[in-house]
Amino acid sequence: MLKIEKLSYQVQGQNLVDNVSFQLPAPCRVAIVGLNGAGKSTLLNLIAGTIKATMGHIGFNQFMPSEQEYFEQCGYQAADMSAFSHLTGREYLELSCQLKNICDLSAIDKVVKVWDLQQLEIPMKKLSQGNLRKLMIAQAFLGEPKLVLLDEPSQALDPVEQQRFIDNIQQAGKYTLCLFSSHHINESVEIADYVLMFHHGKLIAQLALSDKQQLWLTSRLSLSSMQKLLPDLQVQCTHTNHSIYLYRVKLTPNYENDFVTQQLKCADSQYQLLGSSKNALMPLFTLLANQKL
Ligand SMILES: Nc1ncnc2c1ncn2[C@@H]1O[C@H](COP(=O)(O)OP(=O)(O)OP(=O)(O)O)[C@@H](O)[C@H]1O
Repeated sequence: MLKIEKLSYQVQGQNLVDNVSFQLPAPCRVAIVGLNGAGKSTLLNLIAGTIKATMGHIGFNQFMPSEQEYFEQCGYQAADMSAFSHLTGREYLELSCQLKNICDLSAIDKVVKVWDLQQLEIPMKKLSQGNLRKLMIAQAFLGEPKLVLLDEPSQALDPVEQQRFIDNIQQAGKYTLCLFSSHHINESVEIADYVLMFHHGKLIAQLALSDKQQLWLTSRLSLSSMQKLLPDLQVQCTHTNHSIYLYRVKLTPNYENDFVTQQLKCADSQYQLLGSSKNALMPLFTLLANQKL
């Protein structure tokens, strides 16, 4: 399990990651979405241990990012691909194996095959952006780590490679916790079991995409009014800007969407149902982009 507790990262008094807490089971596939500058890369850097949190705690299977065991269980593809650019792809994969104490070099053959890596004998600086990205993603999977962090992995991949990425992550998600940032909502919906939505460094929604027994809505009703209106349901306010609230409502078999919408129609003419499960993602993201949250 990946457990993040009250995580913050400050630079010059500004919270780039702001009091973030969540837990994710392993294995599973998780997309991190949010507008440009929301803090997705910063969060991945913190989890990878390349930067140190100002406050809070990160734990994966009892290990922390500062420990060698954590490093060996964690594969990371950073957004910045300039490091080691003088090495050939093969030299880079061999070095990665050394750093992670992977003695069986057949691990390299495996990722070369799964990711269909080409041009392994030329310096990485001569690779196209897409082929370089593929190499960096592949190295994150060396030795089948239990936690894989990918920063905008599908950026620069052509359509064939994008599909390979989707197929491979779906497969890898059976044995590893894959956490990836993405600007592609369709891709996130297709691959992910969970979506973490970030806004101004804050985690504003954690969606379990396979869970159909919940729905997301915005309303002008306060949390206490909403709880009075839906007393038999678990109602959680995940975000507010003081005039509009974002709610997660956990349905029970006796109370379906229709019941909730009927109740809301009477009480709040301005509510907006964002949908449930996978349908929720695009409307939520549109709300974000329009800065209504
Ligand atoms: N070293 C730094 N010093 C100061 N500010 C920084 C630093 N690194 C990042 N930031 C700022 O932190 C915020 C979050 O950046 P981050 O790269 O994590 O966002 P992101 O969600 O990954 O964005 P994008 O989708 O554009 O890649 C941005 O406003 C960025 O300008």
